[in-house]
Amino acid sequence: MKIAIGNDHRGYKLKLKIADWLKNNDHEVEDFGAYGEQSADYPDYAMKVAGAVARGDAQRGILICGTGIGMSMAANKLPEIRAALVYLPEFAALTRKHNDANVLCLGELNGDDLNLEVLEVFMKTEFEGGRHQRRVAKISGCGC
Ligand SMILES: O=C(CO)[C@H](O)[C@H](O)[C@H](O)COP(=O)(O)O
Repeated sequence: MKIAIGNDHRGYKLKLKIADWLKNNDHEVEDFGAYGEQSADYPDYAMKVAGAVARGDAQRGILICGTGIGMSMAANKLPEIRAALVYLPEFAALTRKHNDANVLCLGELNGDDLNLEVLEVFMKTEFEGGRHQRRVAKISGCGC
């Protein structure tokens, strides 16, 4: 799968570990930055990654900032994006099975080990479809 990844200054070190995990698990990675720990604005990177997923240039996106909260707020501005902020592996499974989340937002404050567990579950869990398909369709078609 092709995966777009992005981060701000707080997420840079974890992004490197995430990119390694993805490559070691046969995924193609496109890194949209930031490329260091100098102060960076998370919405800039959220939009680059969300845009790549929305256009179909990448199948999924991963965004990392201090909390993951700002990244998820920004990425979800695009109607094609279902970005999920996830701190626990159990919720990574549920947001794939039920929401067909196409962007995973992580907070580096959650710790590397837990974030890598979340990543693995997110990447390995399929959407269940069925009743969830109807609900997911209503997210982007709500007309509000
Ligand atoms: O978590 C974040 C946004 O939701 C960011 O990564 C930052 O941690 C947060 O905005 C704090 O910014 P700072 O410039 O690192 O103090």
